[in-house]
Amino acid sequence: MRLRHGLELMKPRIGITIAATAAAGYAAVADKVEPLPMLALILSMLLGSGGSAVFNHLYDRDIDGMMKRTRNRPMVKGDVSPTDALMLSAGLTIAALSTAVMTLNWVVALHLFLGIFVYAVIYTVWLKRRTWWNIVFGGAAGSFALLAGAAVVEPSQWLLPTLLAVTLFLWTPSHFWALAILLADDYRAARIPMLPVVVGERLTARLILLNSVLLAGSSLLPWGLGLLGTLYGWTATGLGLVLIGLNLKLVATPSRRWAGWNFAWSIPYLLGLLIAIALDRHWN
Ligand code: HEM
Ligand SMILES: CC(C)=CCC/C(C)=C/CC/C(C)=C/COP(=O)(O)OP(=O)(O)O
Repeated sequence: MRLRHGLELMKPRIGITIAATAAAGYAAVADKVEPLPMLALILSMLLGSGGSAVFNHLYDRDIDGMMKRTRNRPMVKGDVSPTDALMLSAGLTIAALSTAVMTLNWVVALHLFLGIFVYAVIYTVWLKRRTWWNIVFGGAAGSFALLAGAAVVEPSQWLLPTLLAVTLFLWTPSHFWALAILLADDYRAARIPMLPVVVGERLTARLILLNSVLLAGSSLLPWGLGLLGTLYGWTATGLGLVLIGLNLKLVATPSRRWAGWNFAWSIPYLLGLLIAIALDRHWN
């Protein structure tokens, strides 16, 4: 197996975002962020996210071959054998969990395991091909990443990480359903029941809007309850207003163009929120 294929199978950009989510969870609860635990956390998340992503490529190689966006992936083209992919996935997962247990603690490892399990088994194996609820439950993977980070220290209170985990949970439908509008033909061809395939683009756009109102509302709770300050509060408000504005545009014109803008905004939206959490707690 070539290095470039192995890296592609690990979905590194998503791994980096998962690691950033965990880092924000740690920063949210720690009085002082220590560099070594932070590095260990980031490493375990990159390995764990990579391990589950390799498994996703392996399991989905049949349907990936039916979709334009994914038909050139290494597992579809036979660049990597299923046995090699399985070994890579298992190796990365074992390395991730051992790193978390040996350098951090077993509560971090447990949350990391649950995140991996949600993506690899609950989403990929059980739900993706069966129901449009697939990505709603799949979103729990992001929540577990945040909770894994919060478990690095023994937090004095769990309310803040719990609220942030809810926000992560609500982020996924707004992130993915917009993209699903753009990719509806692909998903239809592979018979995957993503929301726009099942209920059409118009209703999907409305459900994205409804979800984003809940998402933006949940993101403001830590500020409203005094757990985070004004830097976070104003950032979350601004990011949420842009998201809802783009959603409204999509409801008015459910075109591929606006679906693209909605998806594109979901990534800086999340990263902005995560950076604001860390700055709010540690930048005086
Ligand atoms: C079940 C839930 C999710 C689904 C179905 C989903 C689906 C997708 C898809 C199809 C893409 C496009 C990838 C491509 O262009 O090949 C994407 C991009 C992305 N996703 Fe998600 N996603 C989910 C959850 C998450 C989570 C939890 C995170 C991290 C916290 C995340 C982070 C990203 C990032 C950073 C990108 C852009 C980078 C890239 O294109 O690879 N996603 N997502
Ligand atoms: C805590 C922890 C380690 C969590 C890891 C979870 C993880 C990597 C979540 C990402 C979810 C994701 C990118 C789904 C992509 O859907 P898809 O696989 O259907 O997209 P595709 O069509 O591009 O393959």
